[in-house]
Amino acid sequence: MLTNTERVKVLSEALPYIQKFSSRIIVIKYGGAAMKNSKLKDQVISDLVFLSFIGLRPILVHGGGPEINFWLDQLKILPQFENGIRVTDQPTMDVVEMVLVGRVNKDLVASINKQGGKSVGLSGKDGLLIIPRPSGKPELGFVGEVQNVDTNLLEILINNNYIPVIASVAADKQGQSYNINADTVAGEIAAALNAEKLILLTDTPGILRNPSDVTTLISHLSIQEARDLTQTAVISGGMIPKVDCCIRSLAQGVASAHILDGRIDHALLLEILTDQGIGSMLVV
Ligand SMILES: Nc1ncnc2c1ncn2[C@@H]1O[C@H](COP(=O)(O)OP(=O)(O)O)[C@@H](O)[C@H]1O
Ligand SMILES: CC(=O)N[C@@H](CCC(=O)OP(=O)(O)O)C(=O)O
Repeated sequence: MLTNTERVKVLSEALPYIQKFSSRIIVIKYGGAAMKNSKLKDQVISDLVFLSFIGLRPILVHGGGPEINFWLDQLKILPQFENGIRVTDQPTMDVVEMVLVGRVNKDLVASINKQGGKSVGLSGKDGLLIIPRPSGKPELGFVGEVQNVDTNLLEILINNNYIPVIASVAADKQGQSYNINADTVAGEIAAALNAEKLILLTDTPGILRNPSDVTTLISHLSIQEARDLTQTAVISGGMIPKVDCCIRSLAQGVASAHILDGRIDHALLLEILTDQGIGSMLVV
């Protein structure tokens, strides 16, 4: 419990950021391990609703890899990955869509509504929000990349104080569904909307100089520094696609991209509304 003096300190630090980011679009990607615990999930959602109450315009893009794996296992379908990307044949695609668009999306929407926000759940199919193209790697099956984002529906929603919640599934002109990595979708939506921030919530503190030492967080870095760290293999594995999609969104006009630990209490508020932040912030 904070004392009144501490509360005043917190508020006076946050106030300039609340003013600076008023009406600005913040695209937040939530998924993976950071979404598994329901208490944590409630807290992320409560911060998201708070951000919209103080005048920012948040958009939530979600994953749900662990939940897809759970349901594939129930159906005796073996999950397969190549470099962190799910190999998606048609039966797997059906499960991905049922889990992400049905279960995970509506659960997040209900959670936002329960906490006093107004949310609308969408997939890439709704309002032709996302047109996918095949990944170019036939061995991955129905894995897509983002060909086009139509921001019209999103703009209508955020201009009317709805919080959009987006599942990373879309369909091509023939109606074939594609499974798209949720980080990629978040980055492309942030770019298309010229967002102030792209925020990727994950299960590490951010970009670490030594990935096995959580005290080596790099708080601020430029695109060039991020590229250098990838070249020297400091950034590897699942962090590579995250950093790539941060770089792509920055190159298209997003002001800053952040990678932070979604398991920390009030991670979003601490990153957006304090001088120090808690994760890694990438800028041009
Ligand atoms: N330099 C680095 N700093 C932090 N994490 C790194 C780094 N290089 C590789 N990683 C790995 O990237 C992982 C994050 O990617 P991933 O597991 O795909 O996240 P998510 O499931 O949230 O999408 C970390 O758990 C860590 O193992
Ligand atoms: C192509 C691909 O790999 N799609 C992901 C989509 C969900 C996702 O990105 O979920 P997380 O953020 O929870 O990992 C998948 O099927 O798992």
